[in-house]
Amino acid sequence: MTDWPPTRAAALTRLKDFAPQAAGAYARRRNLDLPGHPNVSRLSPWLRHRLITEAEVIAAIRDRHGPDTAAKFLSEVGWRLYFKGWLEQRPAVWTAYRADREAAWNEVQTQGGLRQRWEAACTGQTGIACFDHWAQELARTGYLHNHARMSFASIWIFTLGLPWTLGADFFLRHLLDGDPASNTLSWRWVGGLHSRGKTYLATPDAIAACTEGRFHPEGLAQHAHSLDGPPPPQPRPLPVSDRFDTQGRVGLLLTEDDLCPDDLLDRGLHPVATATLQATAGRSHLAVAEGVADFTTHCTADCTARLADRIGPVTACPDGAGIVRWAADNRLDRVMMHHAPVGPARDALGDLRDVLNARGIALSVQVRPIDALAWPHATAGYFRFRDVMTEVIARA
Ligand SMILES: Cc1cc2nc3c(=O)[nH]c(=O)nc-3n(C[C@H](O)[C@H](O)[C@H](O)COP(=O)(O)OP(=O)(O)OC[C@H]3O[C@@H](n4cnc5c(N)ncnc54)[C@H](O)[C@@H]3O)c2cc1C
Repeated sequence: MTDWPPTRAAALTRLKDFAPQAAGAYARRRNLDLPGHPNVSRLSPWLRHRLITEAEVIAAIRDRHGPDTAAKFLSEVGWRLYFKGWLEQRPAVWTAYRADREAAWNEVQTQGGLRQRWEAACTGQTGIACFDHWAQELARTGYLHNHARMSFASIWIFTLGLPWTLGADFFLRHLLDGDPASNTLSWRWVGGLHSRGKTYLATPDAIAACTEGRFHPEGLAQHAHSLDGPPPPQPRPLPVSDRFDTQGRVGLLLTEDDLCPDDLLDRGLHPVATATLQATAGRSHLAVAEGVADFTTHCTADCTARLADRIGPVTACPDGAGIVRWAADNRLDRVMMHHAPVGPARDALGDLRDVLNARGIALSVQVRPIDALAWPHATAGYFRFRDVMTEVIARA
């Protein structure tokens, strides 16, 4: 997985190298899924962990090309913010995904035929050449081009007739950028559960066009009937930042969702100690690919090494209970952290605020300005969200 060195320096270099093509070339060629993926940024593994932030990427591309010339690329980064904000307001969709995945997994274990089809899909032995290629590419590299992801999900659901939650799980276990929001909601989108009734049907011609003729599969489903599911729950209120208080003994908590605490340090946070929380194992009920877990571990280590002289001694904590022990051991008055969005890290934290408060320790959660601005607009489809992107781009 050498294409993604797990460092912020590597992410910044990729951004710099990609920047010249982020305007016209990206708009024209971004849908081409070619070996080495030269037409897209491949920034997502680092963005996933905020080793580099959306605001930094948006600002760099806006400043180089202007917001209109690079509109297509900037709107793709907007999709990430949109999905995050949408799920943040509907955590029940993540909870339901996990429950449905559990139920589907039970069926795989008890139905021999289903198990065989699931195994063939995960190992790339279905006989559908493009699909098998993508399954193997994903396992080998930890990355797939967006169009390959769309086609793969469509074939998984509509041609192979496999449960969508197990496909989403396969991605989450293998993608270096495996993200609870972008992944779950994209799979739901392909299956017709996100934009209700609108599915994505992968066609042989579209696959041939995007792979420049490398693949032209036969025998794909010709209809994509929307999957059944309850309507999404009503949005719930979004988190807001706690008071930024650096009085007393303050500890910094880093989760794998945000490994750029520089803004907190620059605002005057001088932590006496730092805790890290890696929740990769919580992405699935099955083992997450070694390369994925390693990538997250090394991204976290890169952050703490880079900021070693500013963040005090570092302790790796396995879960919320470990963080409470760490806070008590360090006699902290307060723990400060960036908001952990819906997903495994948040799941692992549990009711951290209440447990800390019961011990007289405050929790100060900071929501990034870009999230505070963008997320409230992720109420319906991306179409409505687009309006706020002008402001997001201007302010990044
Ligand atoms: C079924 C399916 C599952 C997906 N799972 C994930 C996932 O787990 N994690 C993830 O980050 N993305 C996911 N995506 C979205 C998208 O495929 C990837 O973000 C993109 O391919 C990453 O490659 P890149 O960095 O070269 O993208 P670029 O085209 O260079 O785009 C730049 C950045 O914009 C964001 N972005 C681009 N397209 C999308 C999109 N459609 N949705 C959300 N954000 C986008 C990403 O952060 C990306 O790094 C999924 C898409 C599908 C169809």
